[in-house]
Amino acid sequence: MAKRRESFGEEASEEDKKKFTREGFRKAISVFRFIKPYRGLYIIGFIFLVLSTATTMSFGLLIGQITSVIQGKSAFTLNQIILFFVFVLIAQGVFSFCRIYFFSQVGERAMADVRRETYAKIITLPISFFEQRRVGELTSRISADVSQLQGVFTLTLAELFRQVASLVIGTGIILYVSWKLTLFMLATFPVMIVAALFFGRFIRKLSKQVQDLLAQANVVVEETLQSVHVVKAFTNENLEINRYGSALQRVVGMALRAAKYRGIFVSFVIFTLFGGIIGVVWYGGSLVLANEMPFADLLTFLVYTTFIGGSVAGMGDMYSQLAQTMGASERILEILHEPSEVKANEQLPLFVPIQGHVQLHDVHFSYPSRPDVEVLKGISLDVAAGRKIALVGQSGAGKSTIVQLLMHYYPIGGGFITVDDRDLTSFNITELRKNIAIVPQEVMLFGGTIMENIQYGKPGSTEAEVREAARKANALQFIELFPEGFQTLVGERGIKLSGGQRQRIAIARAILKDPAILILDEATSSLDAESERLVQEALDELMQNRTTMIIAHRLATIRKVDMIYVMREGQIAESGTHDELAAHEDGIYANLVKLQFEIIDNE
Ligand SMILES: Nc1ncnc2c1ncn2[C@@H]1O[C@H](COP(=O)(O)OP(=O)(O)OP(=O)(O)O)[C@@H](O)[C@H]1O
Repeated sequence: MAKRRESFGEEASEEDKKKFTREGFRKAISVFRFIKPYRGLYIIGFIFLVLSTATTMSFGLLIGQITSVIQGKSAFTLNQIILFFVFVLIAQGVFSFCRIYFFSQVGERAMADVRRETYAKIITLPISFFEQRRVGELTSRISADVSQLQGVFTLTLAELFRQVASLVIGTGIILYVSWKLTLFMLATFPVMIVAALFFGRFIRKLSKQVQDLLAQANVVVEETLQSVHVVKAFTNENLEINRYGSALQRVVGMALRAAKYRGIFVSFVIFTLFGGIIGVVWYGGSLVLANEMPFADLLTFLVYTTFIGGSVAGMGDMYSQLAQTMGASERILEILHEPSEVKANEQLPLFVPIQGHVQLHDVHFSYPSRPDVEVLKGISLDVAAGRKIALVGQSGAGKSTIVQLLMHYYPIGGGFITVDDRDLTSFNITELRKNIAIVPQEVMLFGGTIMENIQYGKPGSTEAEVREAARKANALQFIELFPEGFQTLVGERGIKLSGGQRQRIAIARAILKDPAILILDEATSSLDAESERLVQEALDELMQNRTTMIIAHRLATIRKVDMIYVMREGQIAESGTHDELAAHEDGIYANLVKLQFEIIDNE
């Protein structure tokens, strides 16, 4: 099976490669749509770019003029020319400042938009997407890859225009000054262009590999920091340091390889460039000596040749930078093109309260990541509105899977699920999930205050509502014991709550949400008797008048439910009330009950 999965992954990456070569550049360019909202600012920046390029370009002409003045061949005085030069320099400074300022505005804002949109996309993708990716890899998309784009949005793009302008205007001027010398100079160009195309493609491939390796290295940091307790409990700090170290080593190795080729490329360009200039000086010098060209023109020509040479070299470097960015933008676009399950910023559907009549009809299911293993093999359940049922059975039997399907985290393989006689697929996902609350096994609290954590159940609820929910959840007593009460910080930088306390926060969240359907995923670890009593009381309060599905691990808590379904290997093996099932000699449930009481007796 593992083999099959491997080949699955390989197929996917082959497919990706094909897509990249076919659509490559067009796709990367489509990232520029993020600049569209700021085109006004961009145009202003562009005007300053044109102005600053024009002023820079005039330097060559001015130097020619100064030489003419020195040689006594001009109508202007030296002071006049120098004063004008200073004025042009000041103007150039102002234009450059404005160019950078306006382009940065566009770049920074567009970048924030890309980050926002990528995050909004990721968070609205279906659960199955997250099973195929690692968290570190996704955060790396939002941080490292987007940062790569920044260069292109701001300076690189502007630079590219500037270089092209220098190239075109410079060539125009030198052609005007001396076409013979220009043709001589242009002889070196084709070599550089062919080399640029060849190297660019190669460097792009390497840069993409560097980014991938960096994402892999980030995964190590993410995962270990998230489970730092486990790392420390196993005293595996050194192991993780080495794991991260070797991941970084691979990044450095690949980055240096890419740098080597970039270095070769740049030095090759510089070599041909200066080689060309020496050639021009030689040929131009002989033209001046033969009186075919004034000396001032040769100087002007040389200044523009350096401009042109500089812009060609700059363009080569930029080409490889753009190529680097293509790798990053391809990966971001790949995520942006994934179909979401919920639309971000969508007008939320009107909250349609449901009754909570849940039915499963012969439901079959395999997880998308393991399509060859059928986890549910024909499950049928009928839970009338307001009824309470429990799912029991050994670990891995498929209890949680049923809940995941009811939440519509995954599409169902066969059969169908209805809620209030409506097919689950006909519900808007937000509408459906608004009617369901889960009190999970492991309660996850966000870094924030207790107030915010409870409000998560119903964003925008008032303080009084939160307080009331906390009271019903038996959480008020312990919250009020904290000096800062509801404003106490929990999570990473706040206090740690005990298991029972966290469960009561989760119950308060669910009370605030006030759902028609409630799912209780019972914690496997047992609480002390007092906490247990408080949690149970809170749950009893919460369960009133709601359809409730309990994933039960401790049978003592489900005696009062209307129906117990005993699951085995993806099927329902027995169903009935506690008394019915317990009376069934040799039944699975009866055995489970016996087993649990034996354990309790032994304790
Ligand atoms: N996201 C997933 N991707 C692939 N397989 C999964 C996934 N989640 C669960 N499974 C598999 O599906 C089967 C049923 O799992 P499920 O979590 O529904 O069992 P359970 O009865 O809730 O177990 P437990 O009591 O231990 O929570 C298991 O074999 C498990 O390995």
